[in-house]
Amino acid sequence: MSTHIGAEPGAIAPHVLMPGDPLRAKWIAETFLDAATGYNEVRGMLGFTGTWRGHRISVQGSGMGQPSFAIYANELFDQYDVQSVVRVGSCGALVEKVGVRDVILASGACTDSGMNRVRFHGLDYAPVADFGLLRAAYDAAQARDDVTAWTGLIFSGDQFYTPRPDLMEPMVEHGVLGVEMEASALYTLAAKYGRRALAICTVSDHMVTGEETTALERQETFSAMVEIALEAVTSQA
Ligand SMILES: O=P(O)(O)O[C@H]1O[C@H](CO)[C@@H](O)[C@H]1O
Ligand SMILES: O=c1cc[nH]c(=O)[nH]1
Repeated sequence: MSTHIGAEPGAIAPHVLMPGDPLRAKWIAETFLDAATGYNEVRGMLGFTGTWRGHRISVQGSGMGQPSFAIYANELFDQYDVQSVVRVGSCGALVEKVGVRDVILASGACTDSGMNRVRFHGLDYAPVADFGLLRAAYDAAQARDDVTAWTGLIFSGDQFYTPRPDLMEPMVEHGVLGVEMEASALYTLAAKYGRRALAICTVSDHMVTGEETTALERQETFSAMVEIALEAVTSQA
């Protein structure tokens, strides 16, 4: 057991999908995994292990924001020897061409978080996805005709209710497609531990058009993203 995850050694698979929402973790386990069993209920941050097409896979909720995400990612990498993590999140679209329910494969993550400023003594580190996972996810997305997938930068913001939405303008001018709250920490920690990571996000809200999905949709209807994540993570096994 680690401080925040009540799993016995070996109970967590080498490949882990991480949604922010623990109820999305439960939905993924019940919908996609065979013989899924729960290994964590500490703080309600549910975690499950089962199999997908014969591969052992875990799903672990992360909570919202980089500080929460980093607690779980640190413990998964350091104490459960997890080899790859694919975040399966929701995000806001920052540009008109990206639509609600489209999927973004995050090649890299910009951030306003102070976490990496502390880690890198004020220098700017560039948190990027694992190329093998990104390529596998891209191939899996291209093979589908039920989802539009974009590959590019996202912004991991500390504040969902930011007082400075105008600060997204230069980000958009420099190619950022969407905003979420965790990928920068994921990519940084995976690099630190020498593991693989990718963030895939389904667009739940549109910053330009104002369109949005319901909480139930965010919890239960992002199947394409989950299947792309499962294909990507198992291709690296
Ligand atoms: O749907 P999840 O994975 O939680 O991701 C997004 O949704 C939350 C905000 O509503 C943040 O965690 C953000 O990154
Ligand atoms: O607008 C959004 C939607 C999901 N997640 C975010 O961080 N922002």
